[in-house]
Amino acid sequence: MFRSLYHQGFARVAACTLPVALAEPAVNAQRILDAATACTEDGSALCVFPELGICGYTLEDLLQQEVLLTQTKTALLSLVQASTSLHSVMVVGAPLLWENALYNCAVVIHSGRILGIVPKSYIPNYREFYEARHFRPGAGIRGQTIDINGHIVPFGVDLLFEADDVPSFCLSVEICEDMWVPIPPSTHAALAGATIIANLSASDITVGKAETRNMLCQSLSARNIAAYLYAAAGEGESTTDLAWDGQTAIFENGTLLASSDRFPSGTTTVMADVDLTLLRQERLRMGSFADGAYQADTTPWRRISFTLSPPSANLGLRRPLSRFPFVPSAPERLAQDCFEAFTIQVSALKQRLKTSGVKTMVIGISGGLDSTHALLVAVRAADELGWPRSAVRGYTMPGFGTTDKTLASANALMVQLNIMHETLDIRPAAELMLQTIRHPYAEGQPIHDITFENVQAGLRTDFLFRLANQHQGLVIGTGDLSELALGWCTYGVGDQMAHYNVNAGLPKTLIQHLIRWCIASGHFSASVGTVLKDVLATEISPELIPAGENGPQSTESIIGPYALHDFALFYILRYGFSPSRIAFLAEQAWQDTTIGHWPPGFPTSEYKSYDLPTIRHWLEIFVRRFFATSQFKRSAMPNGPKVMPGGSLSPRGDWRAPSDGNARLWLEDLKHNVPQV
Ligand SMILES: Nc1ncnc2c1ncn2[C@@H]1O[C@H](COP(=O)(O)OP(=O)(O)OC[C@H]2O[C@@H]([n+]3cccc(C(=O)O)c3)[C@H](O)[C@@H]2O)[C@@H](O)[C@H]1O
Ligand SMILES: Nc1ncnc2c1ncn2[C@@H]1O[C@H](COP(=O)(O)OP(=O)(O)OP(=O)(O)O)[C@@H](O)[C@H]1O
Ligand SMILES: NC(=O)CC[C@H](N)C(=O)O
Repeated sequence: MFRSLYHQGFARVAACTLPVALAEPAVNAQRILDAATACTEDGSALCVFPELGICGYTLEDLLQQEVLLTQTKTALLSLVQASTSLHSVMVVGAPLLWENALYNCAVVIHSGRILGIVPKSYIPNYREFYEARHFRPGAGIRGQTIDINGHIVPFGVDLLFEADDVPSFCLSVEICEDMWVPIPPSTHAALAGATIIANLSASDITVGKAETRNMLCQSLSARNIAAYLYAAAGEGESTTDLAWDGQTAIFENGTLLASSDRFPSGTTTVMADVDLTLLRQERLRMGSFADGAYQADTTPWRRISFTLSPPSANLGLRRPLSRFPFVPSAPERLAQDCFEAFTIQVSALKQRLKTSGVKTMVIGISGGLDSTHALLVAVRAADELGWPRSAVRGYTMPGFGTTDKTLASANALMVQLNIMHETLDIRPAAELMLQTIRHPYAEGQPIHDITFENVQAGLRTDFLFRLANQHQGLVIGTGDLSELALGWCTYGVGDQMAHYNVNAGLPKTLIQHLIRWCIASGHFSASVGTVLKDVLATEISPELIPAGENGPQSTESIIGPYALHDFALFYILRYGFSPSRIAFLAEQAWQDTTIGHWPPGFPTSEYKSYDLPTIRHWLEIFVRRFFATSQFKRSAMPNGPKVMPGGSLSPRGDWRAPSDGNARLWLEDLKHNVPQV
């Protein structure tokens, strides 16, 4: 069950376009059945077909021919009968008579039963469209039924189709023009609970129109916090005066999950696993979504319940899934994100520098990633404010674990950036403190415990704050979002504290890309770029204890890979996913180095895969640290800007949680819901 996408709160859905045989309902019904069967075999719970797909959209006055309407119903019923063996819901377009008029309808079929029929609300009758000649608008039809050869079926625009065995699977349907109006029916349906919206379309293609359709689908999926499936008619529709491109796409909450080539020949299906848990979480977070529901149309909805019985096998996961949720892998997107992140940091710092009346910035430079990046931000802020570079005061403070390599990088960086720089050896002060508190290290014992580490981190901070007093400056913090998530910093008198922390909103996995972007940005000289490349090549280490036989203290060998921690952080912070679900996603994303994309510039030597036991192990550590032991460090964190949409950990900027919480529920979830092997 763990590896079943349905068990994990996803639903596989499909949008199909296929060649239509004009005015041949039996042929079309068979083609639709074949496509739906293939989708079912692929594990799909829903297949959406084009508008009027059972007979063709471009029939004009043939739509009013008795024989066509009769044969349409017959074909529809044969499809219903044949659907008995399919677990997938089919949504099929058909012209149907109700009372005294014809309606352009979507027929929702499941396992031998028509669940309901939704008429098109808005009938286009402008430019190339003449639908009002044949159809009446369905808008306002609620609470009605329709007789389909003796079967009495719910009929109206007030229908929601809910699977009683797949949480949050709630389908609503609209038809083509319905999405082009200011307030589409799907908006009301989403406010009433629909999470999946199907659009059956027949939209002639003209130059540039495909982008407009994408924009409409994407924005509807974002506004409605829903999945939006679009299936348009293509091959076989009459080209008397128009052409057809068979566009199909699936969007979820503003993101494109899948789309097909346009102008296809033959049956074309796009399939994606929509994340129902994500949609539910996103709606509950954005309270304004629910507020919209209170103000919406109060007319009651009819909720048609059915049992989907989806497959429970391991069907993989078909949706874009990044190894690094904070780092896009498309080069242009990554460059844009880096530009924005850096600009946010610089502009936030400039504002604080302008209003606090200080004259300098004071920063501890270790030769590691975080302080290097914070220094680049500080230098850029100084440049933009017209301050001399000497207003940036960098101090490198070697301690017991500092290596020659990082010390050299720190000095080279400060020299090349032409800032005021100095080396302050903290060892005498650290030894004095260890001696004063009677730490065994002072008596010659090789005890490198937390006290030993924090004495150094604390003294560095102490020096920086006093230097800031002395030079009318602000201490620029360097600790990143991932360290805050893990509580991987020394509290109070330590690197947890600063006057202003420019890095607090930056996940560790993004920082290397930001530094690469800075090298390429033209803001800094080529010689600075050379040092930055050295910094990028250095393993992440706090360097608080002396290097052993195997080299300097390695952060990731102690607390785990930041790649996995940032993966967990993103999904916990942004969507509140359970640890077991995060383990499922992490396995999908990280099980094989050859699957999916790696961000540009990420060294191939660092390509890694993680199996489930490894993921589980580090996730347990993350969960324990995040929920139980580190919130008190975040509750008292200094000011600094939120940078990522994924979230910030400032108790004022975003995440609020008790400092005396515990991790029990999350650990239990991991224990019970993730297999041991
Ligand atoms: N809920 C709570 N509310 C208030 N106070 C609480 C608390 N829980 C513990 N405490 C207190 O806080 C203490 C623990 O916090 P703290 O003093 O910070 O110490 P601690 O978190 O134990 O140690 C800091 C860790 O961060 C690592 N570090 C430090 C500096 C830089 C880097 C880096 O690579 O970036 C890493 C370092 O290697 C060490 O493992 C406890 O001993 C206790 O006194
Ligand atoms: N040798 C040092 N000299 C000056 N400042 C230091 C030194 N070591 C640590 N610091 C300060 O303490 C902060 C935390 O140290 P830490 O080693 O975690 O960070 P880092 O080296 O900048 O980056 P990373 O966490 O990626 O190694 C640094 O960012 C820096 O401001
Ligand atoms: N069939 C329709 O409702 C088509 C109308 C819609 N405005 C389009 O051009 O796609």
